[in-house]
Amino acid sequence: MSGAVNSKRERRTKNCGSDFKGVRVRGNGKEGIRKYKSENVQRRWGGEGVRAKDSIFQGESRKFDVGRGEKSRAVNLGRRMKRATDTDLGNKKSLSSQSGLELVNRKPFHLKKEYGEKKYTVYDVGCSRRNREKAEIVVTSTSDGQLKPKPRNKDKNGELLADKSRKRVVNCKKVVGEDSVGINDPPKKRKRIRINPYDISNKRIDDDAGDDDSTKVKVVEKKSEMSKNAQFRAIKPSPSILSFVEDNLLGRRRLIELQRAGYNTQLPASLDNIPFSTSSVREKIEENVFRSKLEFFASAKVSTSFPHPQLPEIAFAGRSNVGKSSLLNALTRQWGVVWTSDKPGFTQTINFFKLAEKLSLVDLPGYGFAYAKEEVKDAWEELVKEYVSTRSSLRRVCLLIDTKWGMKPRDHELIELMERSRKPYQIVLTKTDTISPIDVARRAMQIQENLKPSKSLVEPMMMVSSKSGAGIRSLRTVLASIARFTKL
Ligand SMILES: Nc1nc2c(ncn2[C@@H]2O[C@H](COP(=O)(O)OP(=O)(O)OP(=O)(O)O)[C@@H](O)[C@H]2O)c(=O)[nH]1
Ligand SMILES: [Mg+2]
Repeated sequence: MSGAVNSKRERRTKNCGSDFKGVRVRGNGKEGIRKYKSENVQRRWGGEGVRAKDSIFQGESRKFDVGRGEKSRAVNLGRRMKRATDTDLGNKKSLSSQSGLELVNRKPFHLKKEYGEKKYTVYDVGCSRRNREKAEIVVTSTSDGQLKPKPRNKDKNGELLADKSRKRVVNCKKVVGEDSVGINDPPKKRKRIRINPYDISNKRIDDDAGDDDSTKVKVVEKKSEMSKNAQFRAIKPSPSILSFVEDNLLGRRRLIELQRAGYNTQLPASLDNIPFSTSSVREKIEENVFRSKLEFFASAKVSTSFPHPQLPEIAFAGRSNVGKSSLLNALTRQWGVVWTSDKPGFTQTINFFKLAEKLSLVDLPGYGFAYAKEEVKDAWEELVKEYVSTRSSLRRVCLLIDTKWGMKPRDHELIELMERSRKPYQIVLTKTDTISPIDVARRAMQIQENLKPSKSLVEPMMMVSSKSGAGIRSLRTVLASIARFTKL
């Protein structure tokens, strides 16, 4: 048995000869590997861990020569290194979990194309940062004769077809009419296609490429039913929605774009900073109400614990995790007053907050998917329905819809309830920063088309992002009017 292993090792050492000199740095061929394994790796796996004294990495630098750069050889090299030195260049995760070593400065393993030296620094993660052991593994390609010319195409008589410049020979199998590519023609340049992020035409990229009927294979089958995604992509937003999205910098934006527009991207909800001084009456009202301190004053799990209606109330309803609590923080610029979480179902009671005895903001529990038992979720939903339909001081319900996902059946249920109980509600699209501007416009268009105009629906539809601050000012201005003009 042991003989077999030895012969295997012998064979491995022999094979490694030209392209794997790492082992030979430590010892002489076969003995090197054996000594190496028994000294370090086996002891390490014996449970002692890597220590300065017996570590396999004692600050030394090892060189590994890779043959003509075939990828498979590079992968094999990584595997062998894992076996021999307990590192795995191919997989960072397994490297740290199995060997307790961390691979730093890992670069893509493109040995096929690049013939040069690549350095990998490997740290022992078992000890403190200062005492970390470090070893450098240098992977180099062979320096001599690695770029041998590839065997070129030959014709039936064995004569070379390629020209002397050693340019790539185009192997032309298809001969289509007169436009066929000649054997000696230079290779065709691939056409670069630019994708326009504002393109709303829902066209395939290759739709207009090559109108020549002889070469083009026509797609005969047409799907009768479009997928939901395709339907969404087919929506053409109206110019007014598009310009609203652009003016308010809604949608996912690059930082440079925001900086150019004069916003300080270092601040939270940067688009809610006012780069220019504003002085309209509306904005002054908004400043006064929403600059007041946001104070929590009541919480209700059952309808009997609702506080006495004193102030005009604005409630924030919607599916779990849609961003209701975050919107309260963003509107008042008081981060952390209302608790938020990325776990759906975080807010489990109706929470009442007041703003300077002028306005009450109500954070409702969400409906739909949440990390809670079905009966608990049903109880929240009943509570929300009861609050919405019976609360006398409720002046507006902001129905929050995640822009990415759109409206769901539960949202329609709540709308029906609000229609029945004649409670004014306004649609607010949230998390607009998560999708592209054109998709924000599409979603707004889709919802606008689906909603029937009614007395209870308050226009316009708002679009916000608590994260970027886009649209928050407009919403604040709209909601501030409730505080100003409502009397109980
Ligand atoms: N990208 C982005 N994330 C947001 C935005 N608003 C909220 N979030 C995130 O969405 C997650 C849920 O936010 P919450 O405000 O707790 O949502 P909620 O609707 O109150 O959720 P429940 O209390 O579970 O009903 C959090 O991780 C927030 O950070 C937004 O405008 N943009
Ligand atoms: Mg919440």
